[in-house]
Amino acid sequence: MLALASPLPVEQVSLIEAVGRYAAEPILARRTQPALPLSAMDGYAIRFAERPGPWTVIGESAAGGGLNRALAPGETARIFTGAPVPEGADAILIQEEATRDGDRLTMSGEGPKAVGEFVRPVGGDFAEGAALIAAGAPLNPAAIALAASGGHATLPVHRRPRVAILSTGDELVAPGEPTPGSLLPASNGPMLAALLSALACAVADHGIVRDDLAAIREAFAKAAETSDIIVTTGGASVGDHDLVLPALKAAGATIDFWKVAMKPGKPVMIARLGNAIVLGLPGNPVSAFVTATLFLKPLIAHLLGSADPLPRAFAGTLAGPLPATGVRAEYPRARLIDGRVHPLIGQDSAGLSALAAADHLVVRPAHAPPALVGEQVELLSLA
Ligand SMILES: Nc1nc2c(c(=O)[nH]1)N[C@H]1C(S)=C(S)[C@@H](COP(=O)(O)OP(=O)(O)OC[C@H]3O[C@@H](n4cnc5c(N)ncnc54)[C@H](O)[C@@H]3O)O[C@H]1N2
Ligand code: MOO
Repeated sequence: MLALASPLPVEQVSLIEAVGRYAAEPILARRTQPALPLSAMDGYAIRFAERPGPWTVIGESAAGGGLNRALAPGETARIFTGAPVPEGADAILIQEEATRDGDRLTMSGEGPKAVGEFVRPVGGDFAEGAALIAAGAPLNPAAIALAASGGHATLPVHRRPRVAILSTGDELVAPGEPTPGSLLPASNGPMLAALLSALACAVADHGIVRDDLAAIREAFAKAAETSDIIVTTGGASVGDHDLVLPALKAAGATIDFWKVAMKPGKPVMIARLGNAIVLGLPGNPVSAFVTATLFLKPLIAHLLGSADPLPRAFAGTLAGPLPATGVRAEYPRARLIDGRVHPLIGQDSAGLSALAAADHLVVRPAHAPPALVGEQVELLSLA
C-alpha cells in the first residue's frame, strides 16, 4: 500500500502548523546553543581553585545581560540561572552554599565539586550547522522546541493529506436520528473523523451513501477530485449489496488488493482512483477501527513523509487466555493493567463496548495454538 504513493509536495509552514508532521529535509542548527557559557543556577561565579574564598563581589550577571569585564583573581560576580558566566570564572557556587557580607563572599557549604559545575558550556546542546532533526522524523512538541531553539520560525514539511470519508449502507442514519426497524446509527464516520482528528490531515465527511452502484460510483468520482485518500466503510464483502468494489471498477479505479488474512478486517481493499488512494474498509465497526489503525494511520504518516510509518509492536504478558487462531492473523482487543494484558470479553467484529474498553490490540499470527496465561504476546498501542 505504501508503495502506491509518494509523500505529498513540500511546503514551508510555521512551527505550530508543522506539529504532527515530519521534517521534509534535515533541519540544521542556525545557531549554537548555548552561544555563551551560561549558569545553570542562581549563585556566584567563581574560580574553582580559589575555594573556599573569600572573594570580593564586583558586580552581577543576569540572563540576557552579562558582566562587562573579566574576573580578576579573588573576584566573584553575583549570577543568575541562564546568565553568561564571566571570563575568569569556571564554576558556580550556589547561593545556598554561600555566605555574603556586603561585598565579601565565602563558601559555607560543600561548594562545587569540580571545574565546570553548574556551567553550561558553549554548544553543550548543539553547535551551529549540527543536524537537529533528521528528514522523516516526527515534529512532536520537543522537536518543535528544538527547531525554535535552533533559530527556525518555519519548517519544510509535506502537505497535509486531504481525506474523504464515505459511509455506505441503506441501514444507516445520522447519529441521533430515530432508528425504526433495522436502521442503525452510522458510527464509522464519527469514529474515523475522531481517529483522524489526532493526525495532520484535512478531513471531509461525505456522509452516508446508499447501497446503489451508481450512487457509490458518483460519490467516488466526486471525492477523487478533492482528496488524496478516500476511506469508505461497508459494502466491502461478498453480499449482493456489497457494491464498493464494482463501484470502484465502474469509476475506473485500479484495484491493488482486496482481502487480507486478518481478523477482523478481512474484506479490506486498496485501490487507486486518479490521484487518490482508496481504502475500502469493512462495515463492521470493530473491523473498520482495526483496519483504520493498521492501514489508514500508516498511509497518512507515509504521505506526510514519515521515515517510520508502521506501528511498532512491543511484548506483553497475558493475564487471560486467548484461543487458537485459524487461517487469519488476529487482533484481539485488550487492556493493559499493571503491565499485564487482559483480553476483553466480546471479541465480535461488531462489539463496540469491548473496543471502547480496549487500549491495546494483541497481534496473533495465523495458525497459532491457544495462548495461555503468562505467555508473551505482541501488542500494539491504541493511544
Ligand atoms: N459470506 C461471507 N459473508 C461475509 C464475509 C465473507 O467472507 N463471506 N466476510 C465477513 C466479514 S469478515 C466482514 S468484516 C463483513 C464486512 O462486510 P462489509 O464490509 O460488506 O460491511 P456491510 O455488510 O456493509 O456491514 C457489515 C456490518 O456493519 C454495519 N455497518 C456498516 N456500516 C456501518 C457504519 N457506518 N456504522 C455502523 N455500522 C455499520 C452493518 O450494518 C453490518 O451490520 O462481512 C462479513 N460477511
Ligand atoms: O474481518 Mo471481519 O472484520 O472478521 O468481521
